[in-house]
Amino acid sequence: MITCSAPGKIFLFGEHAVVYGKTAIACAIDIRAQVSVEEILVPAVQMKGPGNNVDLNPRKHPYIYTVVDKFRKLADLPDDNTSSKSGKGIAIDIHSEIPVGSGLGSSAAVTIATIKALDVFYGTDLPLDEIARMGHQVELEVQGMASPTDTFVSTYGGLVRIPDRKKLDFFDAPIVVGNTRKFASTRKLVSNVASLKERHPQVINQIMDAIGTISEVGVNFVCVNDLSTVGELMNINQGLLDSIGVGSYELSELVYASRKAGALGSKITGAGGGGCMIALCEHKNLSRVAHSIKRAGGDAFICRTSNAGVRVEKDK
Ligand SMILES: Nc1ncnc2c1ncn2[C@@H]1O[C@H](COP(=O)(O)OP(=O)(O)O)[C@@H](O)[C@H]1O
Ligand SMILES: C[C@@](O)(CCOP(=O)(O)O)CC(=O)O
Ligand SMILES: [Mg+2]
Repeated sequence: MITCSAPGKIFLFGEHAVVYGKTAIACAIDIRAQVSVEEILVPAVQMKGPGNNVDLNPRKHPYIYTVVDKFRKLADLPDDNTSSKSGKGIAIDIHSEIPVGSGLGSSAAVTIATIKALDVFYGTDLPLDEIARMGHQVELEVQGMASPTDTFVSTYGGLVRIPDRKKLDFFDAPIVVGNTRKFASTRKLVSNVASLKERHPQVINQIMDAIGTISEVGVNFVCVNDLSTVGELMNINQGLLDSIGVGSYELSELVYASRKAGALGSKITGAGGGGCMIALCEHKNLSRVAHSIKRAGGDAFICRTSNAGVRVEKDK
């Protein structure tokens, strides 16, 4: 069995605007998705999840099945359910710590971990930039629109600037994640923003430019660890995310509760509409901020930024 894992991520600045080529700064975090692949005798691709209840419905696993299709083509296999030349199949087992549909990049982490696991399984030996490129292609095909951010961060780990795909010096920041527990699909939110932009191009284009500028200015303060200025810019970014319709009542409650408890800055991470917000804190404030988020009705956990990208956990 081959097992690979890949990390989730947070956006310090720039989600949504990055879909239109503006600058964004994102960082991997220490929660991961783990994907195992093994050969089975039945000529099929089987999904196993926690509890091993086999689920064969491809529509429930669009990211995984899109990856499997790409490897079928790479390994020159027939266009049926077989996944090896000997006519055998594969079982894919996913265990993820990343809340789904929450802005922490669960889709990218699962996609990248699956690509790496199948890369080892088929012996294709893809370089990291090819893994990231394939992952982005998968998100594009499943979501319709997608920036390379999540898949790039999940591949390489650490702090990353998009669109130039530059890995920056590691940012070790104390962060509390607040989860509204409301599933929000990235595909839907990105498409809502695209419609708003079509209806009001002059207004929304300027907001996208301003979000990109926040990332460009913000990166200088991230690099010198000036957390209070980073926090101030996160708050401005949050206002602009609200203005493009990706906020929600629950997200705002968690954002304001965290600021009241002393967070240096707080904002939505990822697509919004539900899912998670992040609060940048001083170490001494971490648990106070986490409690305030819980009192405001959210789940909260303290997360560490992480330099670890995709990796093989087990290959035997
Ligand atoms: N553990 C998992 N097992 C199978 N699919 C998953 C898993 N985690 C995420 N996904 C896929 O990713 C989708 C959510 O991705 P998305 O809407 O981009 O939100 P996010 O990436 O912010 O969590 C799910 O609907 C599912 O297709
Ligand atoms: C909204 C967006 O900028 C980030 C989406 O992140 P997530 O899937 O919500 O974790 C879309 C993208 O960059 O592809
Ligand atoms: Mg996603």
